[in-house]
Amino acid sequence: MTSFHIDLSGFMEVHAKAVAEACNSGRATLATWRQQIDPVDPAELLIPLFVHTRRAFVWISPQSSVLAMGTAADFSGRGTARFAAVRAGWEPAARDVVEGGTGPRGTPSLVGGFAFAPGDGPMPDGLMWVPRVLISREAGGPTVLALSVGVEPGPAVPDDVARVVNQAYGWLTAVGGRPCRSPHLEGTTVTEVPPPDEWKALAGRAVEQVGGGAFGKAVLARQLRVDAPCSYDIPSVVGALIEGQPGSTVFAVALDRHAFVGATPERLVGVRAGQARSMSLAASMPRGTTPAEDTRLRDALLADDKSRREQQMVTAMLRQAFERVCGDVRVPAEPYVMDLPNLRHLHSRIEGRIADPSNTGVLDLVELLHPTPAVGGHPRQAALDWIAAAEPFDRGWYAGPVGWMNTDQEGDFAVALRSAHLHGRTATLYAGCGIVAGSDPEAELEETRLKFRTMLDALAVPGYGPVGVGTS
Ligand SMILES: C=C(O[C@@H]1C=C(C(=O)O)C=C[C@H]1O)C(=O)O
Repeated sequence: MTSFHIDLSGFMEVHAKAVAEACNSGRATLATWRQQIDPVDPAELLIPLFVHTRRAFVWISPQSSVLAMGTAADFSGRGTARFAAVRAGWEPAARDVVEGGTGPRGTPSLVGGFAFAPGDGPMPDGLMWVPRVLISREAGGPTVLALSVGVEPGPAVPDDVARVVNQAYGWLTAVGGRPCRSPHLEGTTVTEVPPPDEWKALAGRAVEQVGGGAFGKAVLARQLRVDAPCSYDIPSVVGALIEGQPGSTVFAVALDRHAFVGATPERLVGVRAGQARSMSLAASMPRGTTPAEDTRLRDALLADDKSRREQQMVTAMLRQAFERVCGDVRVPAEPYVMDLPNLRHLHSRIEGRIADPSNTGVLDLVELLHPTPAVGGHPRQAALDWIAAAEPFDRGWYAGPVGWMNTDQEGDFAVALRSAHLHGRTATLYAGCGIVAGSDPEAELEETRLKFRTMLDALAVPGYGPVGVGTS
């Protein structure tokens, strides 16, 4: 248990100021109280987080961790305008936040994400929110507790502050252990959507489209529907991702009875102090079973012409997009290999200095970059049109942007890969592959199997492949 004391009367003063502001302006206003607390292991926050709330957010990346409970204000958007709508709500709200406390400013305030494309799935097209209780830490910085209450113009709700403070105590005093891994559940079934032969035929058609000049690259995804005999325990699944995927960004978004979870290696964009950072990630290769084989496969990936072309398309698009809003854009001449526990990719870091930081926030970059050719294709619209017609399902939040922001419009977003939508006893997993000239459908299918392992391991589904399909 961490020891801390929340200054209730200090927070009540901040709240009273927000009530006055809301009455004067006639607008809903947020009151936020920030203070530093002792460091706490994010994995130990998971069990009480999901017990205490139906709205939860988890983000654990190499650069920052953000765990959050409840909502004080929602900012949502629909359709293709989903990014603009969230920005139009959050920008004025962020300017008006009445802040107090001893914690540093500029720490994460807003969390959430966006669907890959507008759709009619159970998750909204775009939803970011200011949590009631938020615990964050950026690399090398302090652990900060932020408490927020939304104030509507009109009569104040005086016990709201006390309730948020109680929620924070309830959460932090229940910290005491990491979740156990779920055991494998007998009777779990795995269904492939579409069936492998149909998916390979689609991949073959994508190769033909590339040959005919319709597009240079399209990312074709498929689904695994995993049905278990009892409901999934979200803390166990998230805990297993943290343990099994070091170096990736583990995320979870829980909205009522739906949760979207994953461990992605791909950063979409981060913005801090006028610097924007992104990553071109593409092309895949397995890990070897011996050190010699592992080195051979690593060298083979770096030397593979098709892989280099595939990644180069992503790098070129990111560079162009960065050059529209940034000066001093830097991209290394050669890609690197990113090693993950179950597979590896080519990647290049892309960095730039934002030319006009007062008018370009992280959400502008998210909108500009999404979807990159790592998850969509190139040229973008031709590839997206083909994907929408070919894939027999809605991608939901898979391959969409998930992340956090602060009141200065800075933040960090990942591309939500290696992910699953959890609803009761069903987990719907997604994985895709970039199809370019020379892609072999059989090899691409195998690649999706490697990508599915991230979530299947966390869900304790062993041996997926010819043996695991059907029943496992
Ligand atoms: C689309 C996915 O991954 C993306 C596609 C890759 C590829 O085509 O090789 C590699 C990494 C990611 O950029 C996924 O994991 O579902």
